[in-house]
Amino acid sequence: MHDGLAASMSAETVLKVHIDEAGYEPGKPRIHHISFDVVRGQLLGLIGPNGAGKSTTIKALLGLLKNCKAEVSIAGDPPRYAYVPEHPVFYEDLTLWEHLDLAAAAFGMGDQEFEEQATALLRQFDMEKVKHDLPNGFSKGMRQKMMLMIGFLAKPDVYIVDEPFIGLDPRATRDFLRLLDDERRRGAGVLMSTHVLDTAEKICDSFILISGGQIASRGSLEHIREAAGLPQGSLFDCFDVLT
Ligand SMILES: Nc1ncnc2c1ncn2[C@@H]1O[C@H](COP(=O)(O)OP(=O)(O)OP(=O)(O)O)[C@@H](O)[C@H]1O
Repeated sequence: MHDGLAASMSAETVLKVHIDEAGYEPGKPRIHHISFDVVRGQLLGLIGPNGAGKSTTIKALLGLLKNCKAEVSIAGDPPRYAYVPEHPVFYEDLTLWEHLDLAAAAFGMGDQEFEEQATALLRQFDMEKVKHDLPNGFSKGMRQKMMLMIGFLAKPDVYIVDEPFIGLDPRATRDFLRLLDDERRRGAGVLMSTHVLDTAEKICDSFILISGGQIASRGSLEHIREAAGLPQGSLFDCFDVLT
């Protein structure tokens, strides 16, 4: 993480990103000039076709790419964010409960706070029965739920969520969106990359539309509709026109 932008952050801004360029090999940038802010309570949708540069944007802002010219600021002292990856990452030898415990230790949570929060999350995600099981035996959706629980445990100022919906059943999607709403009301900001445009249209308050590694359009649904020349268009229709 870089903090060169910190001085220009308002109290309401929880994430400030300015990427000049980023890629996987020297001299071959895959994304260019991608800048945006996320403010408290906001859910910013990062959308775009396959290969547009959404995951690269997320990797760049997380500081995971070597070939990257970017400045990123995250609110908080120390800055605290939760990153929920698109593909679940886990330790084969640790149970679900042990994963949560490990994350809590990394966040510096006390034992009682951890027990309370972890127990509530297991209930909310309907995962109490498998809390002492190894994730190897979990379904895709259960693994995704484990990643989301680890993210929610931190109660950070910023959530960075890469395609959360694939694999979640309708009830898990509803439970996830409810928790996300609670967190936004608490003052957290969310950057969420997704292909599930009908859901994104309902829940995001603004959008960054990436195409060919650059921002093709940005703003509220009204702005995106205006840019696409489709005053009543769905996000899907606008996406089609603008990409
Ligand atoms: N590990 C990698 N090494 C080299 N090039 C990569 C790598 N990952 C992605 N790319 C390239 O970077 C560009 C942007 O890919 P990226 O994964 O950011 O797209 P995306 O918008 O997240 O796509 P999707 O919706 O398919 O997940 C593509 O041209 C892709 O081929």
